[in-house]
Parts: sequence; C-alpha cells; structure tokens
Amino acid sequence: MHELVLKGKFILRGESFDGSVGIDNGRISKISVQELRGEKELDLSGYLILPGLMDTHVHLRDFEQKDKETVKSGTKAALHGGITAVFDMPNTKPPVMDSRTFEKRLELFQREAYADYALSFLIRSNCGEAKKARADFYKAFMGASTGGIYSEDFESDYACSPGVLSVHAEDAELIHEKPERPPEVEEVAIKRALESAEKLKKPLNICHVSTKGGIEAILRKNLPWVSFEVTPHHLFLTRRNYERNPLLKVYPPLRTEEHVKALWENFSRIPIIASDHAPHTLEDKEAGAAGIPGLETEVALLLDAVNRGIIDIFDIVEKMHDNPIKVFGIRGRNFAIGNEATFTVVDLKREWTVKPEEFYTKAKWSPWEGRKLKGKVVMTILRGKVVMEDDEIVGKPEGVRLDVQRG
Ligand SMILES: NC(=O)N[C@@H](CC(=O)O)C(=O)O
Ligand SMILES: [Zn+2]
Ligand SMILES: [Zn+2]
Repeated sequence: MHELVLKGKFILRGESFDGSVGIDNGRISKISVQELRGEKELDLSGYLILPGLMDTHVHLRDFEQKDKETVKSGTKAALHGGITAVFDMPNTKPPVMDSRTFEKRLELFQREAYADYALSFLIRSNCGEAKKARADFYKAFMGASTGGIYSEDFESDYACSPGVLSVHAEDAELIHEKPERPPEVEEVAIKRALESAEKLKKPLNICHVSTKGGIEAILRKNLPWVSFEVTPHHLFLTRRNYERNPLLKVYPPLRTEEHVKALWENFSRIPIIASDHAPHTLEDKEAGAAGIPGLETEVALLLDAVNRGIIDIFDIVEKMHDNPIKVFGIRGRNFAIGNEATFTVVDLKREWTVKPEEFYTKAKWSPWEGRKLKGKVVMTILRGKVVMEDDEIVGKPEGVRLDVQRG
C-alpha cells in the first residue's frame, strides 16, 4: 500500500504513459500500467500530469523591495502557475554580490519559499566573494537593467564564474547611445558573449533572447556549453502591444514581427522557456520601471498554444523541465523510480479568463488581462504533497533548495 497513488496520463520526454505512480516518502516508488493501491489515491484522469515544471529566470525581490514582491508572494505565484522550482535572480536591493548577502537570502528562502529554488550570485569584479558564496548558479549583466549593475569587464566576470553563468546580453555602450535599445543592442552583446564562450569554453546561459540576429548567432555558433532562454512575452507580444500599453516596457524590449517570427521559426531549437518574472508596483511602472510579471500566465499561455496547434505538449516538458535539469545540472528531479514525486497537473481543455486580481504575485497586472485562454494548471505536487489545487495554495512553505552541481 503506497502513501499516495497518482493515476492518469503522464507526459514525459517525448512520450505519454497512461498508468499509475506509487509515491512513498515523497519519492516515486512504483510506475505501473496496472492499478496501484494507496492510502490516498488521486484519480487525475482527464488531466495531463507533467513532471514538475521549472522557471530558470525569476526576480522575487524581497529584502528592501517587499512592495514589489516577496519570496512568499512570488513562490506562491509560482505554485499557482504550475512552477515547482524557481531560479532566483540577484539584482535585488541590496544586490546579492557578497557571500554574507547570499547567506541571508538562503536563510530567507529556507523560511519563506513555497516552491523549490536555486539561488544565484551577481558577478561584477567580485570574484573572491563569488567563489565563497557557492551559489547554485551565477548572473552577469553586460549592460544596465533594473538595478543598474553591469560588468566593467564581462569576459573576466565570465571567466570567474564557478558555475553556470546566466547573462543579460545588452551592450552597455550601445544602451547609452540608443536608450530605446534597438535589436543591435542585444545582437552585438550576444556576439561578444559568444566570442568569450568560444574562448573560455565554460557553461553560459543567455537570458531573454529576443532578436532574429541574436538567436541566429547563437544557433550558428552552436556551442554545446551555451544555452539560452526565451520568454513568453517575446514570443506572444510585439512592439505594437508596447506602443498601445506603456506598462509593457521591458528589457530587452518587445520586438517587431520580424524578430518574433524568427523566434518561432527556431522554436524547436530554443532550449529553455523562462518567464523573466519581473514584478514592479504600478507606481514604479508608471515611473518607467522595466519588467513584466509572468509566473501565473506562462504555462497557460503555452497550453493555449498547444490547443492552437502551434506547439506540442512535449515542448513544454522539454523546455521547462528536461533542459533546465540538463543545463543547470539538477539532480533527483527526472521522472524515475527513487526521484522526487514533483508534478504539474494541467487541464488542457479548461477555458478561463486571465484575472490579475486572482494572482498571488504582488504585481497584480498582466499583458494578458482579460484574455481567454484554453488550458490551465489545476494542481501542483511537491514531493507527493498537493501544494496547490484549483487556485488555492495548500499548506506551509515546503520549498527546498535544488540539488544543483555547484561550481
Ligand atoms: N527584464 C526587465 O525588464 N527587468 C528585470 C531585469 C532583467 O531581467 O533585465 C527586473 O529585474 O526588473
Ligand atoms: Zn535581464
Ligand atoms: Zn531578468
């Protein structure tokens, strides 16, 4: 008799499997096409059971910016959006640029996180501290974004990185010359990052790639140690949306059709979809802050795209579960006996309307406000525990630090 049995249609790497999974002590103990007995049995027939989806790029703020988001509000939003693990960005206030602040942030997550987490460290001419922190991954900015911190010498910051380095690739000088950040601001930075990658041969993850020139340069170089992310807002929105709604100011900016088309033409070769969840208060947005909230819409937007026939349900598993595990070296999260029983359960047929007032994020606004979507996250399971069901967060903060190969 298992502690818990999940029954339904499991969506795994490129295949689906109708059956039951027996769970004991939070881990998968049995996978069977036969019925299994459990103290608790969840018949999830009619839904799709995905391995726990992850978001490798979120800004949870907290510290001195609690009005924008806290670890508590942001990780509740993650579970609500079907995200079982978040990769936290270090451009906080104060920024995570020394080992003491890293320790403080780790303690904060240990107390408050509802979702699992990986924590990062901002490298900018602080290599000793970077090594001392032993972060789960690292971050560098080639040009200013929120918080205004960026590398004086990107290549030496990249050379220092003790682990996977995620990079904001917009060129600092070009930002000064062209503050509206046209495509070449990203394309020049990406090409420079690729030259450093060719030289250093160290893992690099290029964030929020938004341009035709950028994605094509990365794919042409095709370096096995270079991965990249694309956000839902750069896939589903264009510059025209921003012209109609200044709240959609984001770095890198929303692009014209030509660039959005290039992302879609290369969709199968995009390794990771990540939200770049960047919450700001409405006042900060009205004062020109850049960033868009995305945790509670990203999976549903992709499910809606499945229903529209533009992507496949397996794409979601590949780009929000399999590849984050591969790129960041996460252990114990694949769908296998003995691994964690962490799942994202979706109703592919559920139609609903995006209502930001129902969000857990403090940033209660969305580019998709009022949009009818087909496909919804209905349940999130962490280590055999239902932690979100039908929009309700269940229980206390149960998030744990991901087991990442640390540099
Ligand atoms: N993307 C944004 O426009 N803003 C992000 C920072 C970043 O990801 O560059 C933020 O932290 O607000
Ligand atoms: Zn960025
Ligand atoms: Zn970001």
